[in-house]
Amino acid sequence: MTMKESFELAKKQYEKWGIQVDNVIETLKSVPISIHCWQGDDIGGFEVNKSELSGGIDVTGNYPGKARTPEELRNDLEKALSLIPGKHRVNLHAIYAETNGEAVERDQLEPKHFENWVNWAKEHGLGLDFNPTLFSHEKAADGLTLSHPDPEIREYWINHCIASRKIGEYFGKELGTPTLTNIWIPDGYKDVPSDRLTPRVRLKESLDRIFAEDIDEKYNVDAVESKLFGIGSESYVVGSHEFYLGYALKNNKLCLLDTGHYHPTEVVSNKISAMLLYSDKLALHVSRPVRWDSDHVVAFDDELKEIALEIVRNNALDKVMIGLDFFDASINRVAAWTIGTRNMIKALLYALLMPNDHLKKLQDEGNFTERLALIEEFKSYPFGAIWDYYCEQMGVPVQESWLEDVKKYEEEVLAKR
Ligand SMILES: C[C@H](O)[C@H](O)[C@@H](O)C(=O)CO
Ligand SMILES: [Mn+2]
Repeated sequence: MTMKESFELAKKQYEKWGIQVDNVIETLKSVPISIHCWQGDDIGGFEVNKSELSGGIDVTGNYPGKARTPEELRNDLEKALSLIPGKHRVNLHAIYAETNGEAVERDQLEPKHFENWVNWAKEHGLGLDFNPTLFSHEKAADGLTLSHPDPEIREYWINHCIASRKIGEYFGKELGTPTLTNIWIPDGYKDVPSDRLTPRVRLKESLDRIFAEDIDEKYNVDAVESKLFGIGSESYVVGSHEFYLGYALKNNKLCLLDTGHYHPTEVVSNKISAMLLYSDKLALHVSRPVRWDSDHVVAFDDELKEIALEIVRNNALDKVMIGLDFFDASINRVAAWTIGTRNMIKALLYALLMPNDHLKKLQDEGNFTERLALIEEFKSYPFGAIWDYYCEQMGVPVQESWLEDVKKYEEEVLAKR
């Protein structure tokens, strides 16, 4: 049977339930995923005076071929993008600035340091997102930045965040699609603090200063990312979920939920509907925590499907900005991007192919037997035939055949680094 025939058969099965597969495919095409550049070089960046990775995060593994220059990183991203269906975005950190060999302090970064990225994004029809980098720096050596007791250190990071928002604005203007500029800070304490409030007061004041700078939301949208713990901040994190939830609601900012930043049995899928009742938009860092915030490559697992289902069922495909955040150096990095991003898109397709209206009705009628039966039966509906057809239509390799491209790229490019 040809792929088209399998698709047509599968389509009939979904159409029995009123699911318009052609419309689903059109919808899927329109959803951009923000692909994080930092999977390609283990969050190294290209600063002239590069510091060791810090901030309580860690990348493990030493698979050969990591990108050493912006050109290599862009080439690797291009390779991954050629294996991923759809038009997407690339998410940068401030440490990916290109300063022509000149050491530029982070509070002095300017749009011109990202010109190459913008030209590249234009060439490939990509949107860009951005993040100030408040780690891997001597001024963050004690794990404190925007909540630091020393006002000079706070000032430095405040200015870095303001500079970053201006870079985001520049991206948005140049590329005709608003940039999401997300602030994540590592601040916290290893041991039980004697004062939880004061660092939070300082963080709030720093954020107020950062956002006082008027930047057009047409071009730059701000997000704040909370965390539960990190290496060295096991007992207390200043920017906790409650801290940023309150801050974002009061100040009209987006909350960014990283799926690795909650208690092990606490799930982001259960937060989406609640949070969307009170704010128009949300942002995600989809990751895969294995026992801790380990940032494993996103797998097509139950929680990923549930996140996608929540986005679809809440009619929120344009309200939830989906970004990825994982970094695995134990496998081919281009493959890591490809696997994780394809899985995110697959999960959205899976969610769009569920009889969501009917399931909702069953719940309201109290028909929980049928609700469970259908959810379970749909797990073995011929979803794969639709996914394969989608990949083919979008001009990217079908099933695992993309691995051949990655192997060839590894042989011809990565292994020679
Ligand atoms: C590099 C990222 O900004 C970082 O992973 C952050 O988003 C995070 O999730 C820290 O745990
Ligand atoms: Mn994150």
